[in-house]
Amino acid sequence: MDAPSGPIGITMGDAAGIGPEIIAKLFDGGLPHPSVVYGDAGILDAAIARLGLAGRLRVELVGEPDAATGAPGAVPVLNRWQALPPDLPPGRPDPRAGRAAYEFLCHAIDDALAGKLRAIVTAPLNKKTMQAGGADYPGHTEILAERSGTQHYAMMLANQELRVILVTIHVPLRRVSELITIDNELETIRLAHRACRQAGIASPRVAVAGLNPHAGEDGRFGREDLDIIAPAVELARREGVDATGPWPGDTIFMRARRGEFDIVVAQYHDQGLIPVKYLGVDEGVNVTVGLPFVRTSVDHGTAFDIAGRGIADPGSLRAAYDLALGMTRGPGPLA
Ligand SMILES: NC(=O)c1ccc[n+]([C@@H]2O[C@H](COP(=O)([O-])OP(=O)(O)OC[C@H]3O[C@@H](n4cnc5c(N)ncnc54)[C@H](O)[C@@H]3O)[C@@H](O)[C@H]2O)c1
Ligand SMILES: N[C@H](C(=O)O)[C@H](O)COP(=O)(O)O
Repeated sequence: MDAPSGPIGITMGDAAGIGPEIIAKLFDGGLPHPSVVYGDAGILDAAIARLGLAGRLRVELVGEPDAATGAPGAVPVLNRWQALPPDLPPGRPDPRAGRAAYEFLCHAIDDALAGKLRAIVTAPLNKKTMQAGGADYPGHTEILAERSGTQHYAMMLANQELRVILVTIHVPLRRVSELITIDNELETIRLAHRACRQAGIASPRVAVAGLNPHAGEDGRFGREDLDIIAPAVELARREGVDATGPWPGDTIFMRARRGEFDIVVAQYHDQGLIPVKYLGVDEGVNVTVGLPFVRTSVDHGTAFDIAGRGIADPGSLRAAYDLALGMTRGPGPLA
């Protein structure tokens, strides 16, 4: 498959969060590829002014992604949703911003599916304000999967030291056990293998974390590790995937960080994301594996506590942007 063409689509996320600020800083840092913001022009303009970047950056409204040419200083903005009040206060939850974040994402997905975008890079949305705005989804990942008709997908977080993929994502902890099935395990192991191959690793070493303390200690602390995870690992091995586990969850990330494994399959959100975020949210990237296009994201949230203060670190957004470019450089993102 040919590498996808078009600009990189960057979604603004929640306009009251740090999204507008880190996007302005991203453009100010200079981008190596034409890029277009799916977001609100007035909000972005206000963020640029607050940062004192108005002399260097100018917002330009575009009707289609291919109008983004990559001209220096230009920040192309595409918005098919209603304009937000330009004086929307940063840091204050607002359902209008939550709804807009959902709409920006949907428009970017539609354009990516139509082959108009090289990849999507998302700034953070706030799940509570998005839901208050009437879009009842747990997060980007589920919207991306549903709107693109993707059945098998997973959330992967990666930084320079660790790559982690989740079997269960945005669900209450009490539901995790019932979602740990052989099918879900096996599919996530396959996606882990595929993501590593896509990252250029010829023979990925996939470590699977256990669910229970010490991977169940031979069934003494729970049976999921023995009855579900181990058989799924065995099935994956029969398919030729170098999968091992279940390994005790408290030490497997340390081992992967030392280089023993290329990716860790984590059983639930915080098991997998704490080790990555503990290393710092400045370089972590969230990737949705399994979509028909590349989507990367920051690994942090809307940070309402610092929105509008000019101190938000754009590092994760830049890392997400660079990874999206890298993932779409070769012969198609989905091999
Ligand atoms: N990619 C996404 O869309 C995404 C990712 C994570 C969380 N969220 C959502 O964001 C909302 C807020 O989440 P939270 O409060 O748990 O986490 P958060 O990441 O927004 O904030 C946690 C802490 O990290 C700081 N922080 C975050 N990003 C920063 C940056 N770029 N520079 C400097 N400091 C930064 C914040 O100020 C805060 O102290 C929730 O609705 C959550 O679901 C969205
Ligand atoms: N679980 C992600 C994290 O904590 O970084 C975050 O909620 C973003 O998820 P989406 O990409 O699905 O919005």
